[in-house]
Amino acid sequence: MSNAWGYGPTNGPDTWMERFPNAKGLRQSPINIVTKEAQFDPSLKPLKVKYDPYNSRDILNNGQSFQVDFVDDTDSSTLTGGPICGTYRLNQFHFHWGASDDRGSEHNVDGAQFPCELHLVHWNTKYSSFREAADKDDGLAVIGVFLKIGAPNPQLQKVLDALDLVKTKGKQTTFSNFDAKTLLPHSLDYWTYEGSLTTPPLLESVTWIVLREVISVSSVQMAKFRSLFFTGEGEPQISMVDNYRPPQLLQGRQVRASFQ
Ligand SMILES: NS(=O)(=O)N=C1NCCCN1
Ligand SMILES: [Zn+2]
Repeated sequence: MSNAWGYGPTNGPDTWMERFPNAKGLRQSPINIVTKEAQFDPSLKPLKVKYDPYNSRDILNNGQSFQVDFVDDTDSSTLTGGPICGTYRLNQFHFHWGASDDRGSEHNVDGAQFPCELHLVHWNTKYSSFREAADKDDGLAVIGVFLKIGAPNPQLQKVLDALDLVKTKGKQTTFSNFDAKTLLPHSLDYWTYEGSLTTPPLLESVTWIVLREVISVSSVQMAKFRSLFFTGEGEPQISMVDNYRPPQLLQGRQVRASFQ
């Protein structure tokens, strides 16, 4: 479908407001996190992440990124504590990245971009499913983790090794027994603010939890991300790169820090 949203010159982030009015909303994501303006909030609880590798199911090229999907019909992979109330279940994780190491993350920190950003997407179990939660003010919680060029990341490599089987849009393959917790940094210190999905329909339903500590990725590993295609098998190949939305206006929102 040629008029699908994407990241190209004719369907990219600057065009999304034409079909997705949320794009002009007052709690849009991502944002630039100005660290000196993020106030420490002593009432913020530590994040509690409990992921069961048994829940990982498959890996899919969805034409905008690739995602690892989790079985979320029980509370075996959950996020609690932090800025959220109640229990949120892990639904999937995915990434955003650039065509070169100077760009690719969605959130910025003091104006700086990282080459890649991991998003772990969770939904509030006060609702019956991800789909029902997705348009509620308190429906979703996404953990954002920045990837910084450095040593090869052996845990990430397990995910990258599967990409050869999902090169083109719509390709999917089994991806079992993966512990998503191994992608998290040692420290779970975070910034948090109320925002939105960063992809259409840009629903304003996300409590963002952006970790301060980065995880490493090597330049060779970044090349593996860039070996994917936005397009489907048999179509003219368009490399899957620069699949990030730029920072949006803060519109008076407060960014809080879990650390001093
Ligand atoms: N980049 S994001 O805000 O996580 N956007 C998402 N859109 C579809 C469902 C999962 N997440
Ligand atoms: Zn994302």
